[in-house]
Amino acid sequence: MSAVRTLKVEELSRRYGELVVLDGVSFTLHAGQIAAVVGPNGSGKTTLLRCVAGADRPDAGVLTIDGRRYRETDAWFRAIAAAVLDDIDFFPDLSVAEHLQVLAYAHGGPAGSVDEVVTELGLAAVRDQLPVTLSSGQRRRLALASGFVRPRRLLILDEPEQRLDSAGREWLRERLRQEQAAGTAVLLASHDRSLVDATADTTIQVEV
Ligand SMILES: Nc1ncnc2c1ncn2[C@@H]1O[C@H](COP(=O)(O)OP(=O)(O)OP(=O)(O)O)[C@@H](O)[C@H]1O
Repeated sequence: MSAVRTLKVEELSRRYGELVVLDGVSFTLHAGQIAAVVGPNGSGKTTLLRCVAGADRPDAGVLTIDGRRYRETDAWFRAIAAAVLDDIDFFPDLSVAEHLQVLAYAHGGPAGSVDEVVTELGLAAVRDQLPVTLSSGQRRRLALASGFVRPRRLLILDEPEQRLDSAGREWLRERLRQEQAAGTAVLLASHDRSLVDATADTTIQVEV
């Protein structure tokens, strides 16, 4: 898996009909840095993350990784990028552990990563349960776990603090610091000022 040195977003714009959501957003994110997208509800944080993840197409602008343009379907991009957006679906008939095993296997994650992540995210007690039987916080933890069982050089997290209890938020801070130390480039959107202050190297402000 090649290292990501630089994600570059240049003059990115996205509109929905008459509504201009993003208007010429530019930033650079280097390996080992965390950039936090901040702004009020409806200001375009999710839209920005979806564009960077390739899940949405900007109307204008250039997105490159180490100088190379990419699409969500590019194998090299899929091999390095892990995104946990807010619309994650689970396989309804797979247990927590089975869901993570499928993802880890499909993305070439290291053997044993599932057990580690299940424990780290406090999901051990529900590892054999189906998603429908999980609490909303446990579902959120499973969504986050989905991002952490795969190899990644670029990690995109949409409001990862959502529905986490205080222990979960503490875990998240520590996990983000570990991602930084491992040289992962992290782009996250957050409403949690203390998380942003504690972890982000840069902030990207978006406005309604
Ligand atoms: N598919 C879509 N079609 C039309 N409008 C959309 C679509 N997706 C998002 N929008 C609009 O774009 C704007 C930005 O939405 P977005 O979800 O990016 O905001 P956000 O900053 O993530 O908000 P929040 O803090 O509430 O999660 C909103 O006004 C939203 O209604």
